[in-house]
Amino acid sequence: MGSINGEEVMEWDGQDSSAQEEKIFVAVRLRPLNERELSKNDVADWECINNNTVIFKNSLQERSMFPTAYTFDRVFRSDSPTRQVYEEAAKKIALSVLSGMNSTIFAYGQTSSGKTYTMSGITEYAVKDIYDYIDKHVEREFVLKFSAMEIYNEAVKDLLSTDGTPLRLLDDPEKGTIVDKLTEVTLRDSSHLKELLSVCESQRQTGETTLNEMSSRSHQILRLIVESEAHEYFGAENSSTLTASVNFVDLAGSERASQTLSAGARLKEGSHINRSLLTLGTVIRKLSKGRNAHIPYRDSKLTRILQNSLGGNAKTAVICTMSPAHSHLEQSRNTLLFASCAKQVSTNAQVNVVMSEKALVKQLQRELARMENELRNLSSLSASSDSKSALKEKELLIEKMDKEIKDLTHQRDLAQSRVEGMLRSGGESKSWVHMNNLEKGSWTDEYSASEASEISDPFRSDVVSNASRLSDKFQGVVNSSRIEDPFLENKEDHFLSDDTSPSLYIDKYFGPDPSRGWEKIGQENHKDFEDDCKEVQCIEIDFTKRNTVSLEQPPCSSDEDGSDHSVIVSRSKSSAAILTTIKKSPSSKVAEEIEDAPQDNKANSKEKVSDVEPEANSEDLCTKDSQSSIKSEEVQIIKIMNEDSGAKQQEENCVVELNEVTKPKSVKQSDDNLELEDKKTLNNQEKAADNGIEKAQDTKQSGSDWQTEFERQKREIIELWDSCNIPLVHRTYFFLLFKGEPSDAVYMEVELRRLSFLKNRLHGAIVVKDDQSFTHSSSAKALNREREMLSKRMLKKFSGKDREILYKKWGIDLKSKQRRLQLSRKLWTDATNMAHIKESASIVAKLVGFKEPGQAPKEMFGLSFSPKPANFRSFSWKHSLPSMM
Ligand SMILES: Nc1ncnc2c1ncn2[C@@H]1O[C@H](COP(=O)(O)OP(=O)(O)OP(=O)(O)O)[C@@H](O)[C@H]1O
Repeated sequence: MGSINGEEVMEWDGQDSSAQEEKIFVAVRLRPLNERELSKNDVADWECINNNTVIFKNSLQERSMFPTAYTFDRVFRSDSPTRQVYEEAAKKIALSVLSGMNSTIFAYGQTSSGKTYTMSGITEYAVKDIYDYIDKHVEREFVLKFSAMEIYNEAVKDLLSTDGTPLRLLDDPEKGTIVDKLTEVTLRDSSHLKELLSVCESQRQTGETTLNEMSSRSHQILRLIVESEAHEYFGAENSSTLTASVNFVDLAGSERASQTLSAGARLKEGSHINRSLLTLGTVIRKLSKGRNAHIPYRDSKLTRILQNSLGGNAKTAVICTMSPAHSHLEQSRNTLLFASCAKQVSTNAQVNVVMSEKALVKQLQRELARMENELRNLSSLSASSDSKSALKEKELLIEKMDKEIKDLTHQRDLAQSRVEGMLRSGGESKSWVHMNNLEKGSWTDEYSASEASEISDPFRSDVVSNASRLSDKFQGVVNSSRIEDPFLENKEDHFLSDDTSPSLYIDKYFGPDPSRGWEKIGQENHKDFEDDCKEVQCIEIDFTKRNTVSLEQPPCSSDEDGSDHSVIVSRSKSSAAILTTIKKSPSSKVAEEIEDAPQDNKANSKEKVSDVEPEANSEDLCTKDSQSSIKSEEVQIIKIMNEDSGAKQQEENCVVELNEVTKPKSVKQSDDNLELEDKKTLNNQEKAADNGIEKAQDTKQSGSDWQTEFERQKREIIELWDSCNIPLVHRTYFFLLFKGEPSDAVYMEVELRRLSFLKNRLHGAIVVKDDQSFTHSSSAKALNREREMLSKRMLKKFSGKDREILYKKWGIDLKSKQRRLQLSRKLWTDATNMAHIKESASIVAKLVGFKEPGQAPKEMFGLSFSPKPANFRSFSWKHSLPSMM
């Protein structure tokens, strides 16, 4: 640091605190021969031949083994002023204190060589420069402190204190050796320091010797401590507080007692001086040899105090003063030897960043802020990492869900393909038969028997076939309900709970919507469709051509109207297939009555059928009601169930079945076989036969009669629904189908028979074991749950205003609680009130997403019997309505 300027200081403030190893700066200063030496004609043996080399001039005369030339960092001739010595040998080292580095300036030399003379000047110049620097650098705040001590006779004395008590030396782990209780004065200014320097000068032990009138008898250490800190208002908030000290060490001069002629106190002083200087020399010599161990710092208080400046962390300059006089040749050589050793010693000065309490607080605050900021950044990064992790997790979940959706879609397609394959195979009826636990096998057997015994002509075989297929479909209804019935088991709690669209609802519980892609399905199943059309056409032909088509004489008919009769018989046989699927119930009283009936009546049933008078049948028709029809149904069922394998019994059944089947299919009949099956009339074969004739005659009745019959059956079905606790959705479906068309008779027949059978079972007339579906589907509890579920959908399906209208219409207090449930519990409760039924069906249809009443396509239920190319679909009972059986 040749010059002290702000820039350099700021560079140091940049915390370049790394140790800077450098050699002790060694300079030699020669003083002029003093008067005493001149008076004795002493000559100067030493001469500075340049700024770095001093030579012994009289080497030829001495023939000494000592070197004659010595090179140092700087050598000063005797005429060199102290200012120059300071500037060129001490200033840089001394002013290092301003940059936070410790420094020490030694003045080493024999007594009277000019040490005090030189060091006094250097201290003065340094102090001046330091203050000049402080004055020029207002951006930093400087604090200067001053202390002074002397080591006299190995005693440390405080030069700023009048108390002559020697001070103790203490070992500090960080600071090294410190002088206990040494006065440290904070300087006000340079003048203050000068005053203190004057005090020190006056306090220092001096004595007159033969060589020096004012010989210093002690080692003096003046210590100037410089602390500096940048002012905050200069924006240098990050600059550190620096503290360092510069030592101005004026050693006592080595001396020879013989030369100094000392004695007494002076001799003692000289002894201590020489001893301490010897230790100093030993330390320097060892340090010069690179030895870092066993350095005798502690052998003297001087070396102990200045340990950090001797090969330590302070910049050090040694200015060796020497008299060039020949009379001091030995001392001069010793000085040059010491200097030579000193210049080999390295130091490791570094910037001392010492924190004051205030600076420490600020530094800690800054550090805390920095750490908090890092913590926030880490938290932010962590949060970001969490978000990424969560995002990745969700992406994986989405991928998983996509895969599941694809799998489910694939499974659905496979299932649909299988269904369609089954449909294309045309064997749906057989499939359903196989799956039917109730009638499985019995139908096949009975059908085979019927087929084998009854098919005798093409038309009849067609009719039987059609009827058997119809029965198959009836079986399909049964099986469909068992597989897909949403009212079974747990499904009933879900089927209306979700907000499924009508199409999805149908898909879910009744199979794929037939309206979707039905053209393709129709093409694929054209053959099946044709079969279905044939089937329907056959039935319709029966209805429409009974007066015109002449068929073969039926084996059991003697009626004039053979064509009609034959048709009826044929149908009876087909329906027998239906009825024979039902097992007999030995417990039935009616069955017992039938069994007890005269055999001749049974045997003559066919004849009696032909002999029945229309009037008698008309009377019966006038008296029958729905109850009687149900009873007649029971009779027929029980008859069939109790049929023996004999041909006569089979014929009897044939007659009964004839009457039964002609009821729904012969929609032109005004009095159907339900009436014929009235308990009274069915107790004998004649009345049954009469009814058969009656039906044949009824087929000639007008369309209004059909409408009347249609309405009657519909009401009967509705009442049966109610009495059998049939689900409201099921009722609604069928109700919407009943349009009063002839084709309606087919499924009305099926439904009516099913309900009749169901009611019988409910009343215990028929007992079928292990029929779980029966129990589930016809329980009042299940119906109540359905009403509850329907009530829940009212919020979605009806606006608040519409609900209010409904409540008023249905007599529900608007202030009452559970109004929706109240309404749902009123639906389908008055089987005799058609307006009520229509309104109930309308509400349920809307709740479950069916089409408006009267618009529900039959195709929806796979019940299209009309060959409508635009709408047709192969008949699929599997996807038909949920049934109760
Ligand atoms: N370079 C110099 N030029 C002129 N005079 C000098 C020079 N050096 C020293 N002197 C004079 O020499 C005398 C002795 O000097 P000084 O007291 O400084 O010696 P010292 O080495 O300190 O002696 P001591 O060890 O006994 O204290 C003083 O009178 C001083 O003025």
